Amino acid sequence: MDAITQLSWAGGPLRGNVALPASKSESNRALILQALAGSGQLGNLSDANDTQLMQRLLSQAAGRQELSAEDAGTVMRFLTAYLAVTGWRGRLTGTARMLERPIAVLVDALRQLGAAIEYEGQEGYPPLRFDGFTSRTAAEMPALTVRGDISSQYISALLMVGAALPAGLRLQLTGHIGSRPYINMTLALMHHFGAVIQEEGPTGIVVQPGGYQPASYRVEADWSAASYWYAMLALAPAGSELTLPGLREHSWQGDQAIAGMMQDFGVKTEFLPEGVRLLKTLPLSNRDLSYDFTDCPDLAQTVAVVAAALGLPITMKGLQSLRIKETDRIAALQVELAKFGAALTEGAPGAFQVSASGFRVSGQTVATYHDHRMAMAFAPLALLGPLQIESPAVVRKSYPRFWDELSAAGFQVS
Ligand SMILES: O=C(O)C1=C[C@@H](OP(=O)(O)O)[C@@H](O)[C@H](O)C1
Ligand SMILES: C=C(OP(=O)(O)O)C(=O)O
Repeated sequence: MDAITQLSWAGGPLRGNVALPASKSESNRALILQALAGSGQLGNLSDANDTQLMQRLLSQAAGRQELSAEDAGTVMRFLTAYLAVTGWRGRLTGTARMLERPIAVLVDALRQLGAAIEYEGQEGYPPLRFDGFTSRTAAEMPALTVRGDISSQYISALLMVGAALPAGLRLQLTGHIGSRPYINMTLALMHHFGAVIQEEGPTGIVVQPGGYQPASYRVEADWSAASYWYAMLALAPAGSELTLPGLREHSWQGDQAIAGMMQDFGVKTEFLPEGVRLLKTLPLSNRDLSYDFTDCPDLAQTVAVVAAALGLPITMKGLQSLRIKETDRIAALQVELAKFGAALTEGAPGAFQVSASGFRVSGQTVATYHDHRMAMAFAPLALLGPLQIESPAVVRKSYPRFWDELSAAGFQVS
């Protein structure tokens, strides 16, 4: 695909059936657990590059001394723990951006468990050099205190390998825990693969030793990917309606929170046996809308763009982790929203306001900063006017067929 995609909408209601990718978060956990269990039957694995990459690296690791996690946070963090406890020797690196995403909390914890890991470049950041594993506490359960306020991926990574350690693992989480639903998803999948876990209050987790049993699991469709279709319905004309197969009412994905948030923006969710139906209704008005993204950071860009486009002033909290994702997502949103006449500004510390006066879509070009979610969060604006998206291929990280699905839904994509 070209370096720029032109997007437009001919008018009329948006209707149809949309194919979503499978959840990359569930897929990448299931792949690690399957590798630790020795076998298993996984259905509906994601076609996202993050998942295809995880699958490839797990199968290649034994014979290689150099692996790249590219730009995939879950691959970098989950594989670091997996490679460490399986005694791998070699180098794990990633894209230029991955070398700016911190990993010290995880490396410190793995070192305490007996992993020999060194930083090759900047202290606290990939690339990492692995040199085997010598369990320090074979008889007594190791107990680690781990910060929960930087990335939940460190905690998920430790929990998953915890059950494979000779004496299990006890974690005490500190700080204001972010992305908690992702930790719960990890625990749910570990349980599904036979792990025995006890939660001790909101911050203590004990993983018993004993490893995993082979299990089959069918991955749910991806709620984060669904968020872009919610955004489209919020901006689409009256009479619009979409069906998204493969989403479950009882989901392990915290990004299901999009259903509640988008109700405020005029999108009603109906759960069907085969997925969800989204119906266009009227957005709320005259209300101080405030949303906390601590538990669902990947929804922040979607919601910021829709609120700005609808001219609904909102407050956004819990955005701290956005600074260390595929790009600094707060800075990226500020620059790109400004192109449309909207602003994202920090009022009180940690509370950002979205405001828009005279929001207009008129052929602007959106830069995407190597971030799939910048491309997908701004694409729904095509319902309001023509626009262009730079480096559209970024979507391959989580939703490779995104542009094809837009095209099938009636957008002009060229
Ligand atoms: O565990 C996971 O699958 C993820 C956890 C979240 O990251 P943080 O825990 O770093 O917020 C999320 O942003 C990411 O897309 C996927
Ligand atoms: C933050 C994301 O992914 P990761 O941290 O796994 O790279 C994302 O998909 O939005």
